[in-house]
This record gives sequence, C-alpha cells and structure tokens, in this order.
Amino acid sequence: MSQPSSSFEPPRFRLSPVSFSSRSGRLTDAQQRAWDTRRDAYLVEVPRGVGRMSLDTSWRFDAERVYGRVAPLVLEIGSGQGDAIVAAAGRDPQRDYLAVEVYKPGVAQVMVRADRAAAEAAAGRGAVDDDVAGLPNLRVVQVNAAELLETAVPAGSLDELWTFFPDPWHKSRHKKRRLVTPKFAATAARALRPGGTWRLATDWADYAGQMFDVLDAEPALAGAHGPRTAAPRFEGRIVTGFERKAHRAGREITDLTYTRV
Ligand SMILES: C[S@@+](CC[C@H](N)C(=O)[O-])C[C@H]1O[C@@H](n2cnc3c(N)ncnc32)[C@H](O)[C@@H]1O
Repeated sequence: MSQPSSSFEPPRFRLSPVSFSSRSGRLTDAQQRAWDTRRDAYLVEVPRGVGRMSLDTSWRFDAERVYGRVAPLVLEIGSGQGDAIVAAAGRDPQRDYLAVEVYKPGVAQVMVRADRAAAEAAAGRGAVDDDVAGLPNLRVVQVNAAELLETAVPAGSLDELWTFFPDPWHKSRHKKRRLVTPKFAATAARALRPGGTWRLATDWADYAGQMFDVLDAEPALAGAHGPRTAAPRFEGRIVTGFERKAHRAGREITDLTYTRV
C-alpha cells in the first residue's frame, strides 16, 4: 500500500501571463521521423521549471558546448515553421543559430527543414553521400523564450535577436500577454552584445506602436533608423503564411531594428 507523502508539494502555477497559448498539434509523418531520429543533432534539451514550457532557473545555455565552437550567435523567438532561421543558418555558416519555439510541430519542422536544406546544398555541390549531417550551426529549443533570455542566456552573448510576427493578442483583455513589454525589452537588451541587433516585425499597427514605445523607452536600446522609425524590410525575413494573411487582410507590415547601445 502506498504511503501518503509527508513532503509538501508547492502548487504549480505561473506568476505572470505567457505570450503563447498551449496548443497540442499532431506531428506529420516527416516531423515525427525528424523528432525520433534527429533530436540528438538539433534539439537542446532543457530541465523544466514550473510550467511545461518553463525552465529550471539554475540552467545556463552554454553556446560553446552546444555548437562545439565560439561564434556569433543569432536567436529567433517564435521561429514558427523555421522559414527564416533555417534559410539563414544554411547561407551563413560563420554564425550559430538558435530557434526558440514552444509549439512541438514547429520545433520538429525546423529539424525537417534543416536536413532538407543541408541535403539540397550537398546536392548543389554535387555531393552524392546520402548520410547528410544536417546544419551543424543550427539548434532548436522548446521553451518559453522569455524565461530562456531572462535566466539562461548569458548577458551580452547574442549578436542578433529576431522576433517576427509575435502573437498579437489584439483583444484588450489579452494585451497583457504580449511578448514585447518594458520588462522583456530590458531582458532582451541584456542578452545582446553591445552593438548587437534586435529585429522585429508585426502586422498589427497598435502592436507596432507598443513596440516603438517600449523599445524607445529602454535606455540600453536605440532605434537603428532613429526613434519611432520603421526599418526597411529585413531581407533575411522569409515571407511566411503570417505575412501573406496580413496582406490579404489589408494590414501593413512594420519592420523594426534596434541596436544595443
Ligand atoms: C504568429 S507566430 C509567427 C511565427 C514565425 N515567426 C513567422 O513569422 O512565421 C508566433 C510564434 O511564436 C511562438 N511563441 C509565442 N510566444 C513564445 C514564447 N514566449 N517562446 C517561444 N515561442 C513563442 C508561437 O508558438 C508561434 O509559433
């Protein structure tokens, strides 16, 4: 017969709202295969904290150990299906790339795409080896990016930070769930190296306004094109379904670029 536990289990709840909703999507066959066979190559496993997507606050992201070298690091928050980060990692082998995404099919799709991109590049070079090593400068982690940046990513360690089409949470009662807040801007600025770049894009005009307000007010950041001034479209930002949907709905895209001072 099991004994009642004498140890007190604290309640498991989050203290602040998160910028994502809990979605459990089915993996496609290709995603399941990648999840089963390519995790060792791409997935950064993390010890969990309070929530399913949270992080043990004592854990640190050690880029040199993860990539096996010291190189400039680019981190994308909410990498979705991996369009932008996989393309960038493939064409820019000198830098390391970390995709951060909470949605499991998205995480698996990054692995699918990365192997595909590596295989296409190998074929383009005339390589005939079927045993593709993948993209050695790309990793993906399934975790709340806000917590990852706050406690695990060392200060000054990012060359670039990308946040493309963060969930807009456009209903008034949901706005507190938006990712880009004053607290998050300070956390992001801390993670960037001096001179490092934070690129953002949104198709929601009032979220763009909030981003300008928040980023202009953060003393460790400066608008690369001046205060409250949109950036030209970042060429590394691949057109995804979110942008196409915005265009169909008649919403304009705002790109923002800020520099860590
Ligand atoms: C609207 S989608 C945009 C995806 C991609 N950036 C694009 O442009 O196609 C936002 C993504 O961010 C992810 N996300 C939201 N909050 C997150 C967080 N705190 N940490 C990690 N991923 C997050 C969501 O799961 C979703 O895939």
